[in-house]
Amino acid sequence: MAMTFVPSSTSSTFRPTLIRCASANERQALFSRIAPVYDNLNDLLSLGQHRIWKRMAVSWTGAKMGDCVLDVCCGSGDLSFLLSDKVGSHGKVIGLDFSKDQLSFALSRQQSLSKNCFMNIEWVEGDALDLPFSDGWFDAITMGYGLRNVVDKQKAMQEIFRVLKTVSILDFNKSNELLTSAVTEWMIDNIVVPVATGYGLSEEYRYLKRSIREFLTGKELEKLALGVGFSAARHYEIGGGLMGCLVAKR
Ligand SMILES: C/C(=C\Cc1cc(O)c2ccccc2c1O)CCC[C@H](C)CCC[C@H](C)CCCC(C)C
Ligand SMILES: C[S@@+](CC[C@H](N)C(=O)[O-])C[C@H]1O[C@@H](n2cnc3c(N)ncnc32)[C@H](O)[C@@H]1O
Repeated sequence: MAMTFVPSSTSSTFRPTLIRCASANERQALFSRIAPVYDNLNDLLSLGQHRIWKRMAVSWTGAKMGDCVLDVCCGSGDLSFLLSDKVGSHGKVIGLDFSKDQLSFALSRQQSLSKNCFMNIEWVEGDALDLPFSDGWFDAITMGYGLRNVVDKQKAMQEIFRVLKTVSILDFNKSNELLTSAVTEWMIDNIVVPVATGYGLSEEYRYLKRSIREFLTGKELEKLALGVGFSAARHYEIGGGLMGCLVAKR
């Protein structure tokens, strides 16, 4: 099994003016920089809606009491905590992320929330493109706002296929509808980036628009899942079409 996460006090202070985020290292540094404000900004920018989308993603996994589940790209752990409630104290949740800073927020939330079942969560520092688990280990997997941010989406999907039975992947929806994509981009330009600028994180949040443009549509995500071997894959549009959730079964 993988190494258990050990929190570190080191964090990057490197602040480039333009972040192209081509490499995994640059993305890792970006997510570490936004870690201190990530949860608050999600609540603020989505008016709390992201909590509903995350509950939907977790319920689509079909996770049940006693299951062993994985939250890939767990960040500060929202989906891991929801999964923990679903699988209960006899189940097991692994939250995996490559940002030490995100994981250290997840760990402190786990300690401060102090709900009994949350003791079933283990935080693992690792790479979504090289999951440190054996084949078929997990009953279900979630991935919230992670697939769009990995440098090799096909490899991430192959890794997920290798270790699990059902996956639920929540992310922004790259819509074919001109109006929906215009609304998303308008919100990022006129709400998300100006608010993030107030926290000194304008370039980090400008990256969102580019990453959605470079992402896959619902149909392309279904194709990606079927291509790595899943027997069924369905993409659901949620949040008025702004968000999407891909559910794939082995
Ligand atoms: C959940 C949100 C952001 C997650 C997020 C994902 C990323 O990949 C990032 C990458 C880099 C930096 C930050 C992030 C990041 O924060 C918040 C999303 C907010 C939406 C852009 C706006 C939603 C607006 C509405 C209030 C929703 C209304 C829905 C209604 C049902 C129509
Ligand atoms: C937008 S955050 C989402 C966090 C959380 N899942 C949520 O829904 O709030 C994306 C996360 O993916 C992680 N990430 C991106 N690429 C990764 C990779 N290759 N391996 C592990 N984690 C990765 C980042 O560190 C970050 O915490």
